[in-house]
Amino acid sequence: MADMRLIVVGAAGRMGKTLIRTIAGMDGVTVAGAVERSGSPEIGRDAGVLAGLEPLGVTVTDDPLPLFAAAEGVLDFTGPAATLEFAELAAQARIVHVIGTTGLSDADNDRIRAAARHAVVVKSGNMSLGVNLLALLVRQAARALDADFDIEVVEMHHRMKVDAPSGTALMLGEAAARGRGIDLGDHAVRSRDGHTGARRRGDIGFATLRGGTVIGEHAVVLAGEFERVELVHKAEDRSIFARGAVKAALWGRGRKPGLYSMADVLGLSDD
Ligand SMILES: NC(=O)C1=CN([C@@H]2O[C@H](COP(=O)(O)OP(=O)(O)OC[C@H]3O[C@@H](n4cnc5c(N)ncnc54)[C@H](OP(=O)(O)O)[C@@H]3O)[C@@H](O)[C@H]2O)C=CC1
Ligand SMILES: O=C(O)C1=N[C@H](C(=O)O)C[C@H](O)C1
Repeated sequence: MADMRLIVVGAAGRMGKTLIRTIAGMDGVTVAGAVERSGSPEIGRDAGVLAGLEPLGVTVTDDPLPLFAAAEGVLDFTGPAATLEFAELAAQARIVHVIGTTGLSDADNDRIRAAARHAVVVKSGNMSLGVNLLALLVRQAARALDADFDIEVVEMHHRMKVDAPSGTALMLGEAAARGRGIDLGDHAVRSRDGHTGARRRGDIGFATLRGGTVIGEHAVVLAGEFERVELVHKAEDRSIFARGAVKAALWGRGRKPGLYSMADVLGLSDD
C-alpha cells in the first residue's frame, strides 16, 4: 500500500515540529503538507528545515484547502478555533482528522461530533500509550475503591501551556468518574481558593502546576484512611504523542466515519 499522505497543521508549534520529525522517520507515512496560521514568519519555509531536518520539499503554507483535497489525513495539535476550522475542512474532504488539541469547550465538541458524521475523527487529550493505559487503570481503581477513597488529579506542564486543567487530567477525571458510575460534571472541583469548606464525599479534585519545560506529568491520587494509592505517568519526550497520532491516522485509514478515541485505536476500551 502507498504511504499515507499526512498534513501537519500548526507545523511550527512544539507538537507540529515533533510530528514532522516523527512522520519523516516512519515507514508507511509521508509529510504531504504543512500549515501555519496566516502571518506566521514560517510561511514559505521548508517543513523539514523548520523541524530541524534536511529539506523535505514541502513548503509551509497558510492555505489548507488544496492540501486537504490531496491528502488522506491531518494531524492537528493547534488551538480550539483552528481545530474547528480544520474539522470542517476534513469533513468536506472526507479525510482522517486526528485531534490532539485540548481546551475545547462542550460547544466545540458538539461541532467536532457533527464533523465526525462525514469523516473519521480520532480525538484524545493524550495520544500516548502510557496515559491511555493509565486511564484504564484509573477506571479500574476507582471502581474497586469506593468513595471512602478521595480522588485527586494532579498535573504539571511547561510554562507555555495555555489551558487548565490539561486535557489529560480531564480524561483521567472522566475515567475515574466512569469507574465510580458518576457524572464528572456533577463532581469535578477544578480549583480551590479561600475558605472552601471540607471536601465533599465523592468529589474529584484537580490541581494544576505550571512551570519550566515539563512536557507533561499526571498523578491520580486515591486517598483513603491511613493509606493512599497513586497512579502516575511522566512524559519524557513529545515523540510519544506524535507516534500515537500517526498510529491513529493509519488506524483510521479506510474506516467508516465516526468519532473515535485513542483507546479505540490501542484496543484499550473495556466497555
Ligand atoms: N493530545 C495530546 O497527546 C497532546 C496535546 N497537546 C495539545 O496540542 C495543542 C498544541 O500544543 P503545542 O504544540 O504545545 O502548542 P504550540 O503553541 O507550540 O503550537 C500550536 C501551533 O498551532 C498554530 N496555529 C494556531 N492557529 C492556527 C491556524 N489557524 N492554522 C495553522 N496553525 C495554527 C500556532 O501558531 P501561533 O503560535 O502563531 O498561534 C502554533 O504554531 C495544545 O492544545 C496542547 O494541549 C500537546 C501535546 C500532546
Ligand atoms: O500542552 C501540552 O504540552 C500537553 N497537552 C496535553 C494535555 O493537555 O493533557 C497532553 C500533554 O500532557 C502535553
